[in-house]
Amino acid sequence: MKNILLNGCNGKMGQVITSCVEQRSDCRIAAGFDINTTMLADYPVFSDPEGYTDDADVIIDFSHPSALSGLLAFAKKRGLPIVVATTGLSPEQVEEVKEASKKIPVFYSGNMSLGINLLMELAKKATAVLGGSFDIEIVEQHHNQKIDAPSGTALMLADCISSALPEQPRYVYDRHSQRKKRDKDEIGIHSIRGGTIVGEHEVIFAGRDEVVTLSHSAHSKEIFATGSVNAALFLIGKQPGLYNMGDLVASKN
Ligand SMILES: NC(=O)C1=CN([C@@H]2O[C@H](COP(=O)(O)OP(=O)(O)OC[C@H]3O[C@@H](n4cnc5c(N)ncnc54)[C@H](OP(=O)(O)O)[C@@H]3O)[C@@H](O)[C@H]2O)C=CC1
Ligand SMILES: O=C(O)C1=N[C@H](C(=O)O)C[C@H](O)C1
Repeated sequence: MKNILLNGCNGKMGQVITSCVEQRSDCRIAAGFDINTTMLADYPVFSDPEGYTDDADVIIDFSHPSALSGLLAFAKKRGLPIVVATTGLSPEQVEEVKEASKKIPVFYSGNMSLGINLLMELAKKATAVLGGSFDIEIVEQHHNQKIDAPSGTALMLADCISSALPEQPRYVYDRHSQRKKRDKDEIGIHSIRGGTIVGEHEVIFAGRDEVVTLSHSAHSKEIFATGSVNAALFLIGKQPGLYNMGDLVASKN
C-alpha cells in the first residue's frame, strides 16, 4: 500500500483523484494539502506540508503555479518523487522542474491521459510527412473555470511538432489584432473556454486543397486522475530524472 500526498486536494482534480484512489487497493491518500486546508486520512492534522513527518511515498500536484517552488523544495528535502500535473508554469518554473529532477524523480506532463500521448506521436509523424508544405494550427477547448491559456497540452503538442520540423517555428496565439497574412514558420495556437468542456485538442494540418485533422476528446477528468496515480506509482523507486507519459507507456510494454 503506497502513501500519496495530494497537493490541491480540494480542487476539481483533487476531488476526482480522491475518489479514484478510494477504489484502489494499491495506494491511498495519506494526506491532502490545499492553499487553506490540510486533509488527512488516518494521519494527525498538521498545519502545512513541512509539518508532515510520516512515511509518504510520492506527491501528486494538481494545484496552481504559485505552489510549485515550495512544493519542489519540500519534495527535495524529503527525497520524495513528485508528479507535477499543474499547468500554466512560466518558462522559469519549467526550468525549476528540470533542476529538481536532477535530485529526485519528477513526472511532468501537461496531460495525464493515454490518448494525448498517442496524439503527440501521431502529430510528430504527420509533421514529418506534411510539415514542409502544410500550415499547422492547434485548437484547444476547456471549461470556463480554467485559468491558464493556452492549455499545457496545446503547448506540449506544439513543442512536439516543433521537434519534428527542420526549423524552429514561431508560436502565434490567437490572431485578433493581426493585420497581415500568416507566415510559413508559424504554429497558430487558439483557446476556447466555455461551460464544462473537459478538454478538446485538435491539430490541423492545412495544405492546398486538403486538410488533415488529428484530435482528442476527454470525456471525464477520471482519465487524468487515473494517469496521475499510475504515474505516481511508476515513479516510486526510480532514479532522479524527468519522466513523462511516454516512459510510463513504455514501462507497460
Ligand atoms: N496534467 C493534466 O493532465 C491535468 C492538469 N490539470 C491542471 O491541474 C491544475 C488544477 O486543476 P483543477 O483541479 O481543475 O483546478 P481547481 O482550481 O479546481 O483546483 C486547484 C486547487 O489548488 C488549490 N491551490 C491554489 N493555490 C494553491 C497553493 N499555493 N498551494 C496548494 N493548493 C493551491 C486551490 O485552492 P483554492 O480553491 O482554495 O484556491 C484549488 O483547490 C490546473 O493547473 C490544471 O490545468 C488539470 C487537469 C488535467
Ligand atoms: O485545466 C484542465 O481542466 C486541464 N488542463 C490540462 C491542460 O492545460 O492541458 C489538461 C486537460 O486538458 C485538462
